[in-house]
Amino acid sequence: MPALLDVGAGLPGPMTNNYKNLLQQLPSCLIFKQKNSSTLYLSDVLTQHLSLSQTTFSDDVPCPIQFYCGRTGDALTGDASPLVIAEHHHALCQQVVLQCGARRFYSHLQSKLVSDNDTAWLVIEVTLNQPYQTHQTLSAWQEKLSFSMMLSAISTRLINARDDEADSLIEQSLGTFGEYLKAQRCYLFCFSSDNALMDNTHEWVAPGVTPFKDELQQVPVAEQLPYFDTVIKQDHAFVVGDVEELPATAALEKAEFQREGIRAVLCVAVHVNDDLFGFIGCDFLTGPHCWTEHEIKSIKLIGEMVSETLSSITTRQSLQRVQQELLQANARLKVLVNLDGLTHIANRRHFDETLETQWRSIAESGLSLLFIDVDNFKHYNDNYGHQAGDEVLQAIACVLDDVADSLNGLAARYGGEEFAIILPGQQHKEATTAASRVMRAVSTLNIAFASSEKTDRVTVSIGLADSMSATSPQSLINQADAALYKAKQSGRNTIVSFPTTQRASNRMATGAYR
Ligand SMILES: Nc1nc2c(ncn2[C@@H]2O[C@H](COP(=O)(O)OP(=O)(O)OP(=O)(O)O)[C@@H](O)[C@H]2O)c(=O)[nH]1
Repeated sequence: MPALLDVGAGLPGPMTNNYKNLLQQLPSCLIFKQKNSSTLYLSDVLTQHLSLSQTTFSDDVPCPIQFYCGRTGDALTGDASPLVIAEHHHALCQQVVLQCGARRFYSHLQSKLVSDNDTAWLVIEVTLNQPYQTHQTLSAWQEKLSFSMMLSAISTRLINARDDEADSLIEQSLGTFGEYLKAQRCYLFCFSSDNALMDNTHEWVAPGVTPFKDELQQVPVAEQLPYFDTVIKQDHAFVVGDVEELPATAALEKAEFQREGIRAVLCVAVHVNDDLFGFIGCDFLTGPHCWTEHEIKSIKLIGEMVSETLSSITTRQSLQRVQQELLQANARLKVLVNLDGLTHIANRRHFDETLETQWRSIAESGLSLLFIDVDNFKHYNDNYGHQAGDEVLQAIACVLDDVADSLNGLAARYGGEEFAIILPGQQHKEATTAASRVMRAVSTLNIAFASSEKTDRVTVSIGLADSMSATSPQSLINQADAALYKAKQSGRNTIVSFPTTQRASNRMATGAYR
């Protein structure tokens, strides 16, 4: 209820007559009366709207206003009269047809009881909507109702459309609309991003009518339908009641419409996110058709609904795309965070995490660790330069990675010229075999090292430990490192396992071997 009715209710007890005058002068369409009185007053605004010459009505001068049910057309008299309902229930809220003389209006009535201390006033506010055509029949009214229901059904369908069902829902909506209009074809076209081509994306045809969707793809619209192209892009609506009467400038359109058997056509532009998306249209094949304002408005409404659906799908899809890209970027970052920048195998961080995890999950079934260190690498750098040293580290990392991969293990750069391989599920014997493979693979690299202590090739030393002798990841590392130290001491280019005797001490000691 508009606030104006509350204005009177809040006044501090003016004289009844003043109160009546106030209601009469309020800038609203009001019918009001004192409760239980038969005298009826109209506000000045309503009196003017209804072209009446007086504002007060009583048994002697009856009010010329009559009310009818908007749905059935029945006169609302006796107990069904809105005035009686308002008098008895005080809160009327009703849609009616209001008749005054020869004029009829769809109207909304809403009532309220207000009081000026002495007197209770029943005030009905009348909202006069569009004029009710006297020639309008009940079936026309019902038709309007069924159209509104159809629109709301289509809108509900489209609003709730999931991406994967949007296409079929748009086609169903075109069908519902086509059947309502008794048209033979209803469709949606979309323009390419440069608006040069058009595709028939959705189509509904009445039974027995030839569909053209498959054929009407990638149509160069400006070339093939120049008149249509100009009109739809400039006026956003193309309305042809009879194709036979198209102007000479539309000869290409006329030929095309005749080819498709179209006699009358209506198309309106569809915009998505303010950009011209395409157009929605429908055809009559059976004969000319005089398009009504109502039909043009209706198809525009359907176009807007379709456009809302498409726009929310586009937004959703671009959000999903961004999300996907973010996930991929995150995944790439995650990989990068775990990789050593020079050798592109796992870095120390990833090594530590993996060893912890593997230790927890499969220490019982065996876990071996190899520490691999390039021999006399300082010397190599000094002789061949740091860049060449880098390349050696990369080549060695590559072979370590291959060996680890083949054994479901992980090769990592532990630091500087030191590498490590975690071998899950590998007992001591298998780990020794793996270490030998590493030695062979490095020697196969055949990297010249003229001033090497032992050979003239780059070699590595390997220290090996396994979970049988270690009590924690750190003790496993210490043991592998200790074994590597021993290998270096033994003259390099060799494999040393953490000693059996100490391994036999069975996880009790945390083997500081150095
Ligand atoms: N080119 C290059 N050299 C590195 C890199 N990281 C560490 N080094 C070098 O590796 C060398 C390691 O030297 P040391 O720890 O003395 O060991 P080593 O000379 O290999 O001798 P042993 O390990 O006892 O056989 C140092 O000269 C470091 O500068 C790297 O990323 N690139």
